[in-house]
Amino acid sequence: MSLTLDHAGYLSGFGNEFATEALPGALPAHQNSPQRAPYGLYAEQLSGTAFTAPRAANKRSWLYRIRPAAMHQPFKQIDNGRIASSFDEVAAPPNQLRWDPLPMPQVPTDFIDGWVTMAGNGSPAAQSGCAIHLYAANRDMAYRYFYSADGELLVVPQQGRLHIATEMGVIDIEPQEIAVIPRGVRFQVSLPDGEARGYICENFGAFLRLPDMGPIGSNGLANPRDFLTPRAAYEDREGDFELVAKFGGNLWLASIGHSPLDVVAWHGNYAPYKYDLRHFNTIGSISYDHPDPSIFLVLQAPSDTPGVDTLDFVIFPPRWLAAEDTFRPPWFHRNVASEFMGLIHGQYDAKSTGFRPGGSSLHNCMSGHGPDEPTFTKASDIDTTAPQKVDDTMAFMFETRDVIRPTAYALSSPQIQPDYFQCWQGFKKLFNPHKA
Ligand SMILES: O=C(O)Cc1cc(O)ccc1O
Ligand SMILES: [Fe+2]
Repeated sequence: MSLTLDHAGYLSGFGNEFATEALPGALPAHQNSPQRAPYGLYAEQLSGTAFTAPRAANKRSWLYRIRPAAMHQPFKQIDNGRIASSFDEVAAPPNQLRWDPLPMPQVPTDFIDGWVTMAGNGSPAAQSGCAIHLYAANRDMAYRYFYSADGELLVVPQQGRLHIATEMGVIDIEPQEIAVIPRGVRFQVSLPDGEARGYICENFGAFLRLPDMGPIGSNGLANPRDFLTPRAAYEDREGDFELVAKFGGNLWLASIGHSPLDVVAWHGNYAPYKYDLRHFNTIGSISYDHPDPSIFLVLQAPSDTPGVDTLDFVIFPPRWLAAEDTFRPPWFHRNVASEFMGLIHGQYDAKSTGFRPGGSSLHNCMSGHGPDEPTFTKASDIDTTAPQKVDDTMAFMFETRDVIRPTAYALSSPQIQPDYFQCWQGFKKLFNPHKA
């Protein structure tokens, strides 16, 4: 693992009060809204929480921009494509579900055209729950800009880098890194590798935050300084552009005569950020038994019930396993929470075959799952005291309090694996009442 102190282009820290300017003196000193802002910029506040939210939860930034965000033509509703925001079209089955990766598009498709909603719960109106989308794209959003008023976007690339130019600066990510773009922040995605594929969790609820760590102590898991927020960067560009908004579950389009990425300076704590999952400080048992996967929690969106999140973002990174008399892969389980998993890289240690990078699986509330038969047999026979490196792997889970309801599209998708249940059919009856 390499650590760098110099994050060119980024500011380090989770949820800090940042201050950044692309031109010297563009940020007004000691005040937010002077009569005239420097350089003829317009001052504008972007609030992510209620004005009166307690200080620890309060999120807002002040943006100093070439034109106010209000300056665009009226929005008109456009086709939602494969984006869904209502999760009651079909009954959610309790079956274990798994999908192959989404194929790359055959026609020119930009980052927004390339979204397909697989599942979700809650709604933007309820300000709770999430939508789980996949994306597959092969074209830059050259003349289009986008924002979601419905939720913050947790972007998890699986293939291909993303160049995300946002109002508040530029984020470059590659597979095994993630980006979080807050509600309302406008952005444009281009594809340095020509095509890209991955997962998006659109969080309608409380903002993702770093979890409390209890007895783990003050260090570990995702360390705050590894979260990077872009420095201010702006484009001063006029032309015939489109601003696409996701608002109330629908897509809306407005003509705009300039780039909305025209913020020359900003300060505040409401801003996009990125994180390299390879920096996660993975913690596990050094005595016996496989702990609950809550030790793999990167970010959580808390609910109103203490200790119960509406959404958890969990990863299964490379790690060393050494334990006495222990079944080391994920155990068989049923869970009150619901689990949507994706694979970014390599192989997942609970599945010998069938869960491919770019693929997805869904194990809903109380649906039995766990290792497939070959994984169980291998792990039951192995010498568990010899340290084993689970290497070359990066899986993740969007885990939610409410049932994750697949969309009609997901259930009839050509990528669904109808025989997924078979991976739990081959277990031999090992029970012998005469031998403990
Ligand atoms: O279902 C899964 O593979 C994810 C998972 C992993 C683990 O180690 C324990 C519980 C759990 O849900
Ligand atoms: Fe699970």
